[in-house]
Amino acid sequence: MAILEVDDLRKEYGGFAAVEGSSFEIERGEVFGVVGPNGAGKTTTLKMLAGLIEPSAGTAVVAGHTPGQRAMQRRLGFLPEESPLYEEMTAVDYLAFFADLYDVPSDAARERIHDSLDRLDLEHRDRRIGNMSKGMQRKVAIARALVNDPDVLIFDEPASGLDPLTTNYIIEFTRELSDEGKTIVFSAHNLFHVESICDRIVIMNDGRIVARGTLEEIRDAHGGTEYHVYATSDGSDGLDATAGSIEVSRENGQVRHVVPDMTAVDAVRERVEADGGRVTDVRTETPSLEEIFLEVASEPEATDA
Ligand SMILES: Nc1ncnc2c1ncn2[C@@H]1O[C@H](COP(=O)(O)OP(=O)(O)OP(=O)(O)O)[C@@H](O)[C@H]1O
Repeated sequence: MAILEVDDLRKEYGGFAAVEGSSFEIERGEVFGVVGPNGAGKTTTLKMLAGLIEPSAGTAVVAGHTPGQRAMQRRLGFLPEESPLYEEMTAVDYLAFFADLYDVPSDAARERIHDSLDRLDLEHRDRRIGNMSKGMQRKVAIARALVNDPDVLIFDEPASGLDPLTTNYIIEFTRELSDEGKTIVFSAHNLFHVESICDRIVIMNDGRIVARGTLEEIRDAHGGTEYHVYATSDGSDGLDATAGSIEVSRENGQVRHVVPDMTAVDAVRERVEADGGRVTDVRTETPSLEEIFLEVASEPEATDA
């Protein structure tokens, strides 16, 4: 059953649609990625889900509640892209303060805070937040999103601008949270992270969803797997050698046929052999999310996959 339902969501700023016609559902326990170029509408979408800004039209239901309702806030943890922290406080005091706002009993809060900080490997947790590194501050912000032990986590760019080690910790931690059954909505520019942890994604461009699904579904909708058949000949001796081939080119003295499926691989083989040549290698090539992203995000009138 969907824990998060979004129907025809729209946000306008003075006649400009930052988000429009956005509809999707997220199942309990999923890691759901929202990706897109700068200004695509990711943060606006996430903020509407978190109840921080009101939609201009459409509806969102998170864990059975409308965003912004107190009952929903208890079940939601939001990590904003930029998280202002109280610089004079220590991490532990700061997190205890937020736990108190959520009416978490102090013993449970202490245990939860130390557990999160242990798992995030935060050292110097009694240091003033203002004296912490950027990576340490991001970990504190993540721990803040967890103080109320939420079912749904909305992470806006959780690891942006951090060093690879800290990034790795945060991505791994996000994966662990998902393994524990939490539902995670996640936006990121680093598509490798998206590929490595998201079950399903939407790609946004100019406020609209332009592709959606599992990575496999998105790949299939955008060319899918290609087969590269390397041969000693182009098989063109009296035959239509390129039938079924997406592309034929020469590479290091060989002919490379790019074809869409195994049937076409066999057809190329037959033609090459009929021509007195032979197939020397067949490789599969899968487009990366990055390649699909670049294709989808550069289409002026991109259509929903
Ligand atoms: N408060 C606002 N007032 C006016 N326009 C806004 C406001 N907030 C966002 N926008 C505009 O809405 C569009 C979507 O912004 P949003 O921050 O959601 O994009 P994003 O996909 O999160 O981008 P980024 O990857 O750069 O964070 C942008 O054109 C932005 O300038």
